Amino acid sequence: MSVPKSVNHSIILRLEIDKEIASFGQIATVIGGLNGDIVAIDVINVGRERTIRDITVTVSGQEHSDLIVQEVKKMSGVKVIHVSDRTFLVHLGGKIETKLKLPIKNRDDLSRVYTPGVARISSAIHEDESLAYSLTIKRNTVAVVSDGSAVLGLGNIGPKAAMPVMEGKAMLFKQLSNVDAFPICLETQDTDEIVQTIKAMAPTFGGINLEDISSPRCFEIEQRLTEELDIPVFHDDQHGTAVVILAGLLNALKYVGKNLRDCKIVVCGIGAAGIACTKMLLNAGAKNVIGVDRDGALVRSVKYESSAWEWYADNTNPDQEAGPLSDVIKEADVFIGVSGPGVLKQEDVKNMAEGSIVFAMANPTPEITPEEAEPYVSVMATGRSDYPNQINNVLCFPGIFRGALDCRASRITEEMKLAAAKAIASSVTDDELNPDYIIPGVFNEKVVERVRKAVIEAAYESGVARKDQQHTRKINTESLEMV
Ligand SMILES: NC(=O)c1ccc[n+]([C@@H]2O[C@H](COP(=O)([O-])OP(=O)(O)OC[C@H]3O[C@@H](n4cnc5c(N)ncnc54)[C@H](O)[C@@H]3O)[C@@H](O)[C@H]2O)c1
Ligand SMILES: O=C(O)C[C@H](O)C(=O)O
Ligand SMILES: [Mg+2]
Repeated sequence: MSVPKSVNHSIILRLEIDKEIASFGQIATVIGGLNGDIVAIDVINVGRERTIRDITVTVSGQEHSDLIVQEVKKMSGVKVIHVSDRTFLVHLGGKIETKLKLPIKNRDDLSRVYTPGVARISSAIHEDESLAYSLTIKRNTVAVVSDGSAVLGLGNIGPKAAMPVMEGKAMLFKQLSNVDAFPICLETQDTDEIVQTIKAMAPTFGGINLEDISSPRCFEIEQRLTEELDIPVFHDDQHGTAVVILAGLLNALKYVGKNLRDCKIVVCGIGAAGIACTKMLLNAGAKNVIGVDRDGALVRSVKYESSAWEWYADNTNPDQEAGPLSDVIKEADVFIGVSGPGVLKQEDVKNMAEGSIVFAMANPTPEITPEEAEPYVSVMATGRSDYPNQINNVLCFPGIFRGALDCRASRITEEMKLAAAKAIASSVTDDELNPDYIIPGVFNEKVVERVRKAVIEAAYESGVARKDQQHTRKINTESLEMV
């Protein structure tokens, strides 16, 4: 398995070079000697005695970056004007903005989009509320809501710090499936307040995507909102993740020639993602799933405070294997990590069964790096964009909401999720399937369309689609036109 150099950390060094004393060649030698990868050079200013250049360097992390800057600073005739991080640069001012669908050029336009014309539209919706779907942004708009309590694997970092992730999700919604999405981060972690707030803002939206809300609160929040709202509510970290894990696992098992029902599967991190993914694996036919959290494997003999863990202990681990991860991982066929960084050791991977599959999905730092696991596993996947086999809920949420919005589903059912998983898995053909390609890439054009179609079909079968089927077919082709 080939592992690309990390692309998420690259810096731009703005350097003033005294031409008499130093040359670009010398600088390149210093950076190259420290394993920095120069990927771009821009000349900013050329003077008689000095030049100013921007040198973009891919580095392996902060320490590597610091070392390169420190060594370049030591060079005589070279002044480091500033160092910028390209990832910070793309976040300046946020990543999304609103855009008008039509210009307001004159008073005539103004009187149509605003007072007095708009009043007739409001009155029409007042008389028939279903018109909100045709005369407002509702039909194509999803709220991406977080309380900042379980942001990636960074933990409870609060609503402001959660915003960049939610903005990123909104970008992906728009680019991949033409869904308009608003990032909304709430200054509360109280279950009742979150439910009330989302209910109060629901009239604006066609769907609610809950994101990075920690367990066990996420279960009650989602359940209450699903019962009380007539639009789909979907906790991405639970169901989006479960759908993509199942898709990837079906293909990985096909590659290693094993059957889901015969596999010993260890799930590490029994939170939002871990519980949902276990439920989906059991529904798909898995028999031997063992859940592990900080205190080791979940077993029936222990009384757990959380009802979700009580359910978990009652419905998994048929052989009641107990102890830490390093014990229960022995002879496991599959490891699914949705916990935190560095939890799985190389020794653990060595102790897995022949033809082992490791999905280390904690973000941004996985349970084990592909570099460490690669020599001992048959299939390795992470949640990140910079390694092969990205098992990330981004393969699910754009298509599943596109489908749900297009048929105006009132909720997202188990059948719709299973249909989405199969659609994602089937986007990799038998000819394409190999250990570096068990799951389609995020930019694979087939994925959103396949998921959307499968989800719509399943929505009609489960009786939750509210739009006339003929009409949905017509709208479907229109909704993706801008993608
Ligand atoms: N790749 C993806 O698409 C994807 C999707 C969802 C979540 N995730 C990742 O999965 C992780 C969990 O997300 P979540 O939303 O379920 O969070 P969560 O807070 O609901 O659950 C995390 C669980 O992991 C457990 N845990 C943490 N550190 C552990 C350790 N060292 N050993 C054992 N258990 C440990 C916690 O006790 C908790 O039960 C995060 O890193 C997140 O980035 C990835
Ligand atoms: O945001 C991601 O990359 C995936 C997932 O939603 C996570 O919380 O890690
Ligand atoms: Mg998330």
